[in-house]
Amino acid sequence: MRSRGGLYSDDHAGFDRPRRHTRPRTKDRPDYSEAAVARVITVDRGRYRLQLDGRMVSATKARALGRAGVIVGDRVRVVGDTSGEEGTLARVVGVEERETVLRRTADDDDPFERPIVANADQLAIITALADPPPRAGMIDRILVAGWVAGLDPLLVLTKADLAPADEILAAYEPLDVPVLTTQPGAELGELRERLDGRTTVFVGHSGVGKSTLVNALIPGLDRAVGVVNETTGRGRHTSTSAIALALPDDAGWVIDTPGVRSFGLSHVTPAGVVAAFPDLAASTVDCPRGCHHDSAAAGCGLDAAVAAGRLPPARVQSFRRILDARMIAEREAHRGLE
Ligand SMILES: Nc1nc2c(ncn2[C@@H]2O[C@H](COP(=O)(O)OP(=O)(O)OP(=O)(O)O)[C@@H](O)[C@H]2O)c(=O)[nH]1
Ligand SMILES: [Zn+2]
Repeated sequence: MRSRGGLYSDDHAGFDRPRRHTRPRTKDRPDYSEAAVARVITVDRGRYRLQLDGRMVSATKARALGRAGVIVGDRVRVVGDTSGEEGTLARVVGVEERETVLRRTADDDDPFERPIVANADQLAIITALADPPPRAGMIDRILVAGWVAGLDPLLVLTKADLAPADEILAAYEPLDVPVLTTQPGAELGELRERLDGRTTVFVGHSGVGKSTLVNALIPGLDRAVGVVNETTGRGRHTSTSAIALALPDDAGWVIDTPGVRSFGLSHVTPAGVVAAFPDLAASTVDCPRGCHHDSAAAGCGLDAAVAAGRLPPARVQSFRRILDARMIAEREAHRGLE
């Protein structure tokens, strides 16, 4: 019997015979492994704006890709006219494996996951301290989605000129979430440092000052103008897509997303939330079967760890608030099924 190699392959039998190709090239399956790799900057109804070697290239998706999604931040194989010259259109023929995918569902009873961006490594949650007022539940939900996607969170509190930040600082410090504040004319040095060399997706409710912040980070970019769709001439408020923006001096990427009203978590399991906190997860190994580790859970290992001084009470408390955000999501999902 022939085997495919490894321990049981017959080396001598293969010696004077050419190795068989495991994946033969056929006319139906062209080999695009040599195709250029570009980054997806925006997606708009089947049209893609790509960045390739410093130039902007418009592209469509090859039919062979079928319904496979191409999202902002994706690295894609592209063929055809990649000159980027006016009127040219290249073709996306493949999507490289994604390192991360940030997802949300529209509501907690929405069975459809909506991938938002690919390949980001940091998630900046933009929240105004007033006008609109902060909603802890919303911050928690976005945090959960970010942790589950493997992104490092960053909380940016805008409009610090309108209200104090103490309460929010106290709520998120025990979770080791870095918190920055901004206000008109503020120094952005610390934020720039956090963004340097990373791909950061900005998420927040409409009106929190996301565009204001992005414009301050990228001098010369008029966010409101920058996103006006070239084909339709419509402004950003009609846009439903994210956009990747390069920071000056090659200092990383920001992916700005449209303002969100809700952040559904029906794709996240409570166990997925726990796994995002390795130090806490370690204390749950001896929990009773089926323990949800919430504040009402009897005999939960987290309480034992706090009692024994192994975990700071504030961290456990904050974690449970996060977990509640997910458990409420689950209850709503069940209600949606009834
Ligand atoms: N007082 C105060 N106002 C701010 C601050 N940042 C932004 N604003 C104002 O808040 C309003 C909304 O700002 P935008 O930057 O358009 O907010 P956005 O999050 O991009 O909103 P959408 O475009 O709807 O998603 C504008 O009137 C800004 O001038 C701030 O730090 N302090
Ligand atoms: Zn437990």
